[in-house]
Amino acid sequence: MADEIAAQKWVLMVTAQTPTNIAVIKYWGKRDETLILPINDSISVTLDPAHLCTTTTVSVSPSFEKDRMWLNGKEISLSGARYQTCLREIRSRATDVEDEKKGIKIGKKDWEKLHVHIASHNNFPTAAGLASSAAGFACLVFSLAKLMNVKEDQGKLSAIARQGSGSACRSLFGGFVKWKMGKEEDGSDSIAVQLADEKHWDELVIVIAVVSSRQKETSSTSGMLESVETSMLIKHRAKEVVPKRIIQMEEAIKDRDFPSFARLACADSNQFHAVCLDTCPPIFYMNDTSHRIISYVEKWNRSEGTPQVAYTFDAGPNAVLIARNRKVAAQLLQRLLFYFPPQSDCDFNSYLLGDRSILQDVGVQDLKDVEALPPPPEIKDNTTTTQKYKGDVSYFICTRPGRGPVLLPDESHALLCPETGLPK
Ligand SMILES: Nc1ncnc2c1ncn2[C@@H]1O[C@H](COP(=O)(O)OP(=O)(O)OP(=O)(O)O)[C@@H](O)[C@H]1O
Ligand SMILES: C[C@@](O)(CCOP(=O)(O)OP(=O)(O)O)CC(=O)O
Repeated sequence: MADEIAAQKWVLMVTAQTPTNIAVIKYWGKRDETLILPINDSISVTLDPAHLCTTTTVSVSPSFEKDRMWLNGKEISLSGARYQTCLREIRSRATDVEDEKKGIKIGKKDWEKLHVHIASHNNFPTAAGLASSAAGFACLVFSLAKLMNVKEDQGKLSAIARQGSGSACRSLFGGFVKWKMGKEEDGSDSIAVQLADEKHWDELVIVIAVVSSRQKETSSTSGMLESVETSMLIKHRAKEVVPKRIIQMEEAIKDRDFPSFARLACADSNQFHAVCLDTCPPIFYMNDTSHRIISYVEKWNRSEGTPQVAYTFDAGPNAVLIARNRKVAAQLLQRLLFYFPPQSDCDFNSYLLGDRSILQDVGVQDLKDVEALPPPPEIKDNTTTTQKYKGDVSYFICTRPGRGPVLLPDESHALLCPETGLPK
């Protein structure tokens, strides 16, 4: 059978789209570096793939001589252990595939000999703290599993994606997702589960302030390893703090209790960054702009008497702000645009990406409208804090909780040419 197949020239391919996610209870620290097993549970919100997503095409052909991958148009090496593990784990679960229309028949055993070509594209900056590795590995595993007719459920697939990048396991589901740390040594119970789908709490609006899209100095992988090795605080966090927060956060999500959700998310982000500071040498992911955004949100929340907006920061300076509803999101953007107006030569159309329809609610159409924004009422009496920081935010993205991975059956979405299996 394998020889028969080797003489053929067809290309079979699958394209999928997978969202990124933002943790509201953070994963930071591993108990097993190779299997990527965490020291605590974590909870995330999946972001709408309409605005932030990875698209991956995987293809197989008897004419391919080796496994190859192109990321954002450039060929990258697949020799890294994380890529190898994902490929191996999916291949070992491959089953028979038949495409009657194309006259293709691949037996379970053939997959060991066949090579794949992979092309992937992130519609947002890679390695800039916008969780590209999460969407990327989730999409790789999801699309390969579809191509190879893997029959495992989404939870089992999440345990494979986890071995590409820990946070990737949470991108296998939409809505609100928990990554259970698990107890088993082989990691089989360290999987993601959906807590609620994206429709459960669809009032939420998410605004991301992209503070810097440069690649960061300390990767999450090495940062969390250093924290585990040197921080005392991380032990207390994993053992005493997170388990309680996980229960409270699940409750807050179930009840759509925004004040509790916001308090927990902000406290957890702050504690994660405190762990980074408690690491030797200390790791600084946030910068002055990040700190300013925290202060503005804290001040506003306090003046309202109850939280309107939650903030959370991953391993980078970008702020992810979760507003309780669209009205609040518009007020939030008014404030953000007031403090962080774009550079005078900036094209205003590229200063807010994602769901730009919110600008109507904000009452802002162009740079002139931004300049005319009044100071937020909570700072009226304090002239020293009305300073503006032009250009300190690169751009904003407006999005919302979104769905999990989907197949894109229309071949026009494919990133590989259906005849050659090479990038289009
Ligand atoms: N679409 C993709 N497909 C496969 N792998 C990807 C994809 N996008 C990113 N990666 C992998 O993830 C790496 C970037 O991960 P890294 O953790 O440094 O950044 P990040 O995920 O953007 O930020 P963070 O995880 O801190 O939020 C890339 O070098 C690449 O190996
Ligand atoms: C701060 C975080 O975003 C850390 C993400 O770390 P990664 O999943 O990127 O790390 P590896 O497992 O080593 O690939 C918090 C989170 O997403 O929970």
